[in-house]
Amino acid sequence: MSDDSNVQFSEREALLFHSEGRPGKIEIIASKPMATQRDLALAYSPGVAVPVLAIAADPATAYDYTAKGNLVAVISNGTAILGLGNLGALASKPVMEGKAVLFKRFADVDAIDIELKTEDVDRFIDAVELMEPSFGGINLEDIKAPECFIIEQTLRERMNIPVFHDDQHGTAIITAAGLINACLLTGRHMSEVKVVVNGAGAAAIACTELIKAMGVRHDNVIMCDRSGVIYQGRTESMDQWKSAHAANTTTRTLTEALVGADVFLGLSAAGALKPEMVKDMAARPIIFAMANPDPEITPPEAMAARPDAIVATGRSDYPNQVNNVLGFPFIFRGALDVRATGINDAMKIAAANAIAELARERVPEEVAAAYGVQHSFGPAYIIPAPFDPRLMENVPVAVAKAAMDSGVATKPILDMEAYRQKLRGRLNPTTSVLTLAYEGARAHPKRVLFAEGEEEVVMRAAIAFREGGYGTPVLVGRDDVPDRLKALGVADPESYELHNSRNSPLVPDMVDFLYERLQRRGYLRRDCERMINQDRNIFGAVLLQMGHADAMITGITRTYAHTMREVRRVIDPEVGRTPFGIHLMVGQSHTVFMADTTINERPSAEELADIAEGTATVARRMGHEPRVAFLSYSTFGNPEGRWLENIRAAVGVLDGRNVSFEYEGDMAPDVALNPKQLANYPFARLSGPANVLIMPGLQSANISAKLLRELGGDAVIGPMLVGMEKSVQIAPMTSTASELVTLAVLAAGGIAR
Ligand SMILES: NC(=O)C1=CN([C@@H]2O[C@H](COP(=O)(O)OP(=O)(O)OC[C@H]3O[C@@H](n4cnc5c(N)ncnc54)[C@H](OP(=O)(O)O)[C@@H]3O)[C@@H](O)[C@H]2O)C=CC1
Ligand SMILES: CC(=O)C(=O)O
Ligand SMILES: [Mg+2]
Repeated sequence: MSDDSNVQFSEREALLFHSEGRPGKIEIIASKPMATQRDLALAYSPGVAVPVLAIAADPATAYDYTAKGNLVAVISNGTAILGLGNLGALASKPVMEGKAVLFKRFADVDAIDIELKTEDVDRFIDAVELMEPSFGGINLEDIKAPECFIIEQTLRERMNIPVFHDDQHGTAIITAAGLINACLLTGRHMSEVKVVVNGAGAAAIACTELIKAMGVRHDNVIMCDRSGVIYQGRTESMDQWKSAHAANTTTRTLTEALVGADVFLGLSAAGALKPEMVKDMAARPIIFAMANPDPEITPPEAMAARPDAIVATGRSDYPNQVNNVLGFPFIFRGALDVRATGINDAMKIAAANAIAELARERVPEEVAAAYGVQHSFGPAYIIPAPFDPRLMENVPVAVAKAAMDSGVATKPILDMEAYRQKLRGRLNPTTSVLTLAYEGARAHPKRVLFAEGEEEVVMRAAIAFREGGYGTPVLVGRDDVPDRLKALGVADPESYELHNSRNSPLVPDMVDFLYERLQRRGYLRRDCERMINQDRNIFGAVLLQMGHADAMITGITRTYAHTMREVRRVIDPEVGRTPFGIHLMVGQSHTVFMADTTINERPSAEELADIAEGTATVARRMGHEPRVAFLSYSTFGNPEGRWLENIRAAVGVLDGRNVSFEYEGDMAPDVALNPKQLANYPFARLSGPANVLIMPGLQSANISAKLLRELGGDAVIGPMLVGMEKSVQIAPMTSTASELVTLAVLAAGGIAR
């Protein structure tokens, strides 16, 4: 966006993100096979009549026979879209779709957006109430105050499933968690803090109510709206909800109210808090500027005015993100899992405490590595990051327990430890690792060389890489690249580092380097000059070798094998390693690593063992305990065949190496992946389905990877090139800009090595 700090993406990129491929952010996928006539007959008429009758006889069975129990509606009328105001139901759709995907991404809750075109409270209430049979819960969103209070209250009374206006209570829960910790750090007690709340809408009123319930004194809170301080006796633009928080004060403006205040809670609009206003706040002020998408004050502005402040915003690109995304996925997860009839105060307080406690615990290794040292409990880390994998365990467990203790759980959980384990299994660690890899790249930015810098998709990737703050792109291309970057919306294209072999002053040294390397392999100096001048992969790889970049991305313009041949002229495998390629199949809850999908045509037993070890290392880096299967058409030698020797011998090689992961083979893919099939071989040394598949040869491996990429349901990442002395990645020719950015981030961060 176009604020003056921490720019992460352009408006064009935000629009492209939403329009590319299938427009929008969600699609619906069948959870049962729909391949045959028989499947259809079971899924629809006549088979579907059987669960219909079962549900008619016992409504509770709807949770067994339909998606209801894991389905949440995200409902808005668009009257308070983020901090953008009343832009109508249709314009709120991207936000509601976004919320739906966050439900899925963070807590495996299926969610669907529903936009209702009405500002009439009664019509809105009636419409939502009628939807009760469809959903396990209702998340109301971006509905302005005071209508939202009436809507939520009435629906809670009328409906028997959780109804939760997230801008009110989700925000209040996260704010409370942040405030608990900010008070701890500054040695304050809730009963003493003086708070100024800016905004008197859905979020502000709910936050104020919750912090008052937690001990902040009514007399210590001053609330402001567009007309200034809400004081006792004020008549202008008041309603019963504002009146309840009217202060006994002579102050009339936000500036006056802030004199001596300990805490500012902004839930109003961008830019509402000026630097001069925070100057008179108390020592070590706590400033939560939570308006979205742009806060009341940016952290750099606030810190410049008050270097002793603890500052939080609703945004992910600054420290301390106080955003309701930390709460709603996990709160609903817990509520759905005990089939709660509502989300009550006990559940909200349990969630706030669970989130606050998490920030005080030791930060997990992977989160710390990604963010750097400042991410231990302190002024720049009062609240956990939204993708902290522990949220998915701790918050639903706390919410479920509170629901059970307060008597609103209709399906209590008997074994909480088993529930915790199950929660862990619902999310794929790869997605956290990928997110962390991106954060890690931002914390430790590297120089990544894009060898095909004239290609539009590559330029778009380079722009995204730089604007995302993941590192410095180094482009190889002709002199017209800046003009073309400009055409893609870059304001300062000259600031991109560009190397053109036609006029680069580095060329003589590069030729020397290449000639030194290749002279005893039959190349003349003239050959080296020609390669440097004409071949961008060789030019790029020499730049990489000479230390002008930390990693290199190529592959868009030539086939993999051709590109690899060029790269290998300049870059060797790491001593003692076999280079190979890995494809990752990433599903909602699992990842399967497949290797070698790109290089070794008929690997020897030693090479297969090397590939297994290398892939197991990458799997571990990505959060998975490796279970390796050496794949074949045979299982433990049956049927016999000519090609089995290497595969069977590879198992023996690993036996001799004393490795620390599980491996087994030869086995067919269905035995490796399907627990029922695996159970036919009780002696097999795999404790569960394999997640690392070592392919017997390039034919089957490359075909399988490409089939999965073209036909598979899961996201496919890769190939990742592993085992080279420098970090080089050869992307598929069909890569999108975001796939290239992912490869660049993995290459720069050392995950793909
Ligand atoms: N970080 C987070 O997780 C969340 C952030 N928010 C943010 O909070 C803000 C409010 O959202 P919500 O409560 O749903 O919206 P509402 O429309 O219900 O409330 C908006 C409130 O802000 C007040 N306001 C607007 N501009 C100013 C201003 N310049 N100075 C003082 N008060 C102002 C309005 O005053 P008046 O009553 O006079 O019209 C109103 O009381 C939004 O920016 C939203 O993005 C909301 C939810 C979660
Ligand atoms: C985050 C959110 O819900 C809002 O800004 O409205
Ligand atoms: Mg909202």
